[in-house]
Amino acid sequence: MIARMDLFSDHAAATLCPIPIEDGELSFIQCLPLGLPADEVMARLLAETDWRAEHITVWGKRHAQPRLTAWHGEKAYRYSGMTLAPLPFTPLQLQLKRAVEQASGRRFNSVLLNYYRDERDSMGFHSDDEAELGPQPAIASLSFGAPRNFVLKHKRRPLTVKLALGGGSLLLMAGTLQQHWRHGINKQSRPCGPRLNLTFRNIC
Ligand SMILES: O=C(O)CCC(=O)C(=O)O
Ligand SMILES: [Fe+2]
Repeated sequence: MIARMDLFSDHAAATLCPIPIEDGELSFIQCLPLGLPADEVMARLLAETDWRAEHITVWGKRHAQPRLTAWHGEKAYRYSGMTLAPLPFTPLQLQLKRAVEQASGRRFNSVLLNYYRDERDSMGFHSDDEAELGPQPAIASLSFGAPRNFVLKHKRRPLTVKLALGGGSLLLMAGTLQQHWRHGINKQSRPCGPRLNLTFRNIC
């Protein structure tokens, strides 16, 4: 009986709740069941990942990205003038991918890992709208560690949405969201610890 109740509550916890937003789809789970504690996942991802300081070219100038990254999965990924060759999924990434696929009902073949070392690391505003993601991509964003504000800005209207993404949370972006909105993570003045974010994607 207890086992059945546990199963039921796990299922309830794994239901994505829609976040009302114009011109796109967003849904969220505060704490995605992963089969192991989120802080253990974070420690293993930090230790097991070959973190890279990638450079990007903006208006012809090379800049180091203000965070560390890694790209795993089945396909190469091209963005901001660079091509990321994939490393194979690790067993832990496959376990996380299964949990994310079960909760979202979507399939993914790639993951971009971002490591924000402290409050000075950030991600500039962008849309994940590369052609190889398809016309209305589903992108599943799994966070670990220090909560950071994920900010969405509408491309044509004065609309801003701010979500605090805490450790263990899953945010699904879908529908026309990438067409109409940009998103990013600002640097912040308040000191904070490290954060990891994994965006699961399907590269066509
Ligand atoms: O760190 C985040 O929450 C955002 C990551 C993101 O937007 C991306 O990987 O494209
Ligand atoms: Fe993104």
